[in-house]
Amino acid sequence: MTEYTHHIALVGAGTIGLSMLALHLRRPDTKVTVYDPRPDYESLVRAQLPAFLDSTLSTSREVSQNVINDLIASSRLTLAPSLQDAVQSATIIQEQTPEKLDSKQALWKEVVRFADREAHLWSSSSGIAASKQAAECDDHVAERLVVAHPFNPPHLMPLVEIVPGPQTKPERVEFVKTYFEDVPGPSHLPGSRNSQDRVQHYRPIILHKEVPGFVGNRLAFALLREACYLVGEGVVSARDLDSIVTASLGPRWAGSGVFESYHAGGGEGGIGGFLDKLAPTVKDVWGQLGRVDIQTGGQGDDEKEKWREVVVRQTEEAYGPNTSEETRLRKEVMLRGVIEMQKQCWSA
Ligand SMILES: NC(=O)C1=CN([C@@H]2O[C@H](COP(=O)(O)OP(=O)(O)OC[C@H]3O[C@@H](n4cnc5c(N)ncnc54)[C@H](O)[C@@H]3O)[C@@H](O)[C@H]2O)C=CC1
Ligand SMILES: O=C(O)[C@@H](O)C(=O)[C@H](O)[C@@H](O)CO
Repeated sequence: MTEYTHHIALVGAGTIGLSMLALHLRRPDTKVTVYDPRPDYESLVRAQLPAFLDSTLSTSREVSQNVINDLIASSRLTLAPSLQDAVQSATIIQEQTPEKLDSKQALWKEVVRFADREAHLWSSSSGIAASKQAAECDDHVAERLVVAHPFNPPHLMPLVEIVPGPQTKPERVEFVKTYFEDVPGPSHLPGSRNSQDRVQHYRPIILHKEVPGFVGNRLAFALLREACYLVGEGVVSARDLDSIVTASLGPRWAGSGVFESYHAGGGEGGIGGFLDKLAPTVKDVWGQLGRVDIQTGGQGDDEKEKWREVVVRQTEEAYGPNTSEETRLRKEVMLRGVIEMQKQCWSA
């Protein structure tokens, strides 16, 4: 029987859980047990996991099922019938359950009834602090619990926001950072210089404070709020706003982030020069940024079509009722290419 360095229990096999499963299976020193209360989760894993696994694995249905069967036969992958079975011998427990505080609190209380007292506890939450999730557990749980927030899809996206709570032990934080740094990237990426991807793929970043939404989502949601305002006000259509992003900020931010971009934009004066030169315009814009209410979908004047109705209608007109699997796969190929290009620049 192969001995593995890590045994991860993945709790929740939905959008993030399945992608995380493919991520962890890239580490040859790691075995994974999955649990989800959905009665059909095994068929979900068998149907969807092959598409997330590295492209070295053929995705023909028969081969895909053989790959899954081999993973199960070799005990690298186990589909557990209960939470207890999933966590009881795990060294790391990672949850990807619904983004609800009460359900995550209840989950951790249940997990620690069966799990090893020294197991690492990771949450994939988009914005619920580890300290809040552990609030109904004892200090020994709070010391082990840390948020490792991925961006979708985690089997591709390099960022992992590591957000410790005030009680999380530093060694637990260092462990999760090193773990993700050592996860290989997907092989055979379009445009990659070689089929074995040796450049570090994942970029875990440790935050120093717990804030709702952490950093990535706060930035994304600030942009989303202004985008909803502009479309709701009729300034621009949803499709054209998306084109403005993909024709400017998207390519720019793939190579240089917010501050590096404006540092370059400031010329000889750098970011300071930029802030000085652009202060009047930035002040004017900042003073007029839109405020839309996510709960009511309105923005003041109830006579007008509410911003939410405009955004949903125009987005569906542009892209259909939801994202098809064909579109998801096409976008994934583009995303892989962008990430591979980034890595070639990093490693240059
Ligand atoms: N969808 C996204 O783009 C991202 C989501 N996240 C976070 O990941 C977490 C999961 O999100 P998704 O995968 O999108 O949700 P999802 O709804 O696709 O999957 C959640 C899964 O959890 C299962 N579940 C429900 N209660 C459970 C329990 N008590 N024990 C075990 N499994 C249970 C459900 O059956 C479902 O399969 C959330 O905290 C979310 O904020 C993080 C980054 C991106
Ligand atoms: O954008 C992402 O992939 C992540 O930052 C998220 O957390 C999700 O968008 C989340 O906000 C929605 O589930």
